Amino acid sequence: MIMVEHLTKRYGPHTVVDNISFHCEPGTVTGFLGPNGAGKSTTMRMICGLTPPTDGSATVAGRPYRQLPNPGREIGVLLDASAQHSGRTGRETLTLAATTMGVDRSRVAEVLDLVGLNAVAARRRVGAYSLGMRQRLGLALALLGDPRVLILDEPANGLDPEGIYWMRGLLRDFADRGGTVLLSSHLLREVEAVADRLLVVGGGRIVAQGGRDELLADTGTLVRARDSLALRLTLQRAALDATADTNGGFVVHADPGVVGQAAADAGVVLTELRPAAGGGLEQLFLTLTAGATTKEAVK
Ligand SMILES: Nc1ncnc2c1ncn2[C@@H]1O[C@H](COP(=O)(O)OP(=O)(O)OP(=O)(O)O)[C@@H](O)[C@H]1O
Repeated sequence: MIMVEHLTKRYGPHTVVDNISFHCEPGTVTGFLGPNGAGKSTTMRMICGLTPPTDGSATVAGRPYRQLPNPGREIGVLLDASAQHSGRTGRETLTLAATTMGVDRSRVAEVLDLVGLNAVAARRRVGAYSLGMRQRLGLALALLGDPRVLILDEPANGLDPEGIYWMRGLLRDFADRGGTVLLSSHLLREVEAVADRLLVVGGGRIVAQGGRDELLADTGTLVRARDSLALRLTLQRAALDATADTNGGFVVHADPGVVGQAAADAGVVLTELRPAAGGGLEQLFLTLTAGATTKEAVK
């Protein structure tokens, strides 16, 4: 279980994570999405005790990461696959970590097998690994202590399609056995395939969170008009909650019939009126995160 309450990070005058709260429950995979610079890595680093928060708190298994007696046994972390010592072999890297964590050495062979690094790969120095192999090793390290929680920042980076498919199965299986997964990724199709909950951030704030199916089903109505300003005023007058997209349109939290009626009553000519969910997660992502930077214009 991961609990994040009012987590905030400021660097000088810049608030890069702004009062974020969410929970990740056992048995679920939460996909953490947002454009570059939205604050995903900073949030994950704060959960893992690597960056001190300016405000708020994050706990894993009921405690802040730094207060966990043996963190690797509770939470597996993969934040940067390139962070490993390049002069050690894969097996040495894992054996050293097993010793530090007090994990039986037999677990090293188990996790190597689990992540698909064979005996030849395990004997090679990490410096000679491809990015995909580093990701597999990073995942092996995260799984080494048999934790109940995984926090993974872009774990699919560098994996080939077969590797991505394999990782999807591994994470799904981990969650189905009662584990908790928080994973950030730019690969929206992958997130859509594996995550049962979504957490979308933009500009350091949460712009949407909830069940994947519920979020994809309830994305409102996309509406455009020749006169975008007139449409904006119409939506405001009708007290319809709307978010601007990047092309002068709006996503409105109401049925198309309600939006169309409001426009007709005001004599506004529409050029597009449709449910916003048609484009799946990609459309939802673009709509929500574009809105994060422009929604002030609508309010
Ligand atoms: N140590 C730091 N000092 C100052 N600013 C920082 C620091 N670390 C991160 N930032 C800023 O915080 C913001 C959020 O960065 P973060 O890496 O958390 O975003 P992200 O959502 O993970 O992006 P990406 O998808 O590109 O990895 C960025 O504007 C970044 O420049």
